[in-house]
Amino acid sequence: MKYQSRRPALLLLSDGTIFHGKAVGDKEATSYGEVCFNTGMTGYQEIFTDPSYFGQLMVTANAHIGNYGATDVETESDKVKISGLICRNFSYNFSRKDAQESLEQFLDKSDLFAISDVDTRALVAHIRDNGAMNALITTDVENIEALKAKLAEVPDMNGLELASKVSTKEPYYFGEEDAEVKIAALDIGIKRNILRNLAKRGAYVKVFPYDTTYQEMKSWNPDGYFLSNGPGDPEPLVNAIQVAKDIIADDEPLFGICLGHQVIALANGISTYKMHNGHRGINHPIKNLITGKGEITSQNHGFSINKEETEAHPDVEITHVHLNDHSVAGIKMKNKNCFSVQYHPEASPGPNDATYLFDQFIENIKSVTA
Ligand SMILES: NC(=O)CC[C@H](N)C(=O)O
Repeated sequence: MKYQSRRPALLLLSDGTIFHGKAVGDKEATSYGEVCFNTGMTGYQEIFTDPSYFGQLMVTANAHIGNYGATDVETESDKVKISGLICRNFSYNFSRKDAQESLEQFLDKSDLFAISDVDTRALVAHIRDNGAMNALITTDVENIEALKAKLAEVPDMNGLELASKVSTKEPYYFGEEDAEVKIAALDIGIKRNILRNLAKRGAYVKVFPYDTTYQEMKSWNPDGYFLSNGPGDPEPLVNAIQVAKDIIADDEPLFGICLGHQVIALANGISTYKMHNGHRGINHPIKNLITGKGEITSQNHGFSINKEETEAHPDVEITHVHLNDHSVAGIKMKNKNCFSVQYHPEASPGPNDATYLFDQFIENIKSVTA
């Protein structure tokens, strides 16, 4: 365990608001990104390594971060993907039998800059009321005007293509080769627990880089296709949208999660928009309109699909709605083997109410292959 730094740090929001805190450890650093908050009480390691958060500064609403340490099994990708962490109390000590290291040691491996001792209750309320915006965190606390100039250069999340930054460079396989079904997954920021969930249900998955064409994926002869979650704005994902169009045109079984769901909507001509504030937490209520049942779900998104356009679409049906703001949470295509959800059925972290969607995908595939 290192000592707790007293080095002052600050968070500067693009609307000019400043929150003061302290640097975690003894780093001197500056990090930028869109600021967002996650309300989950647990699962910080999974959140920090989720590729969907690439380029974002994460505010943890939970007042204590780090107290159960870190393990190498609770990761959703190869390294930390957030661009910085803002928290209230950073725990340098940890208490859990299975933990292998402190959160500070884990974050250091990805050279992640974190600040603590921030009034995160006031900060979360500020972001909630004023909406998503860019921000920076820094130990360089003297020259605010220079910081504002630096912050003005940070690109807006709206229109930003980020999938290429987190996608695998080479195809890879997941699961047992002699599995019952073969699924081709387009990696636009995939979380490991999605692969675990597919493999657990008897699937052998080949994960393809973000710029792979449908023809290249098809040449592997898969039984079904998957479009992953991921960071950034879905609209610039020209190749992924084309892949979705081609899969749909061939009526191959298709399932999309989060960014993949948005790509499927765009492939159907339904537009997406940047939300005032995203949904990020592990207790978001959803209603399944087919069964009438409620689900408590894990969510992490800042964009959403246009509800009016979805309702008016002749080939698309809304299957799930978010009960807090009635935004679209799931769709299916009426005469195609294609469905998607805006939330995270794989959880990690979060509740498992929605894992039936993976069963549904495997059943959809088997209904064709049987
Ligand atoms: N988890 C995700 O796939 C997020 C999708 C997209 N980047 C958004 O913020 O809406």
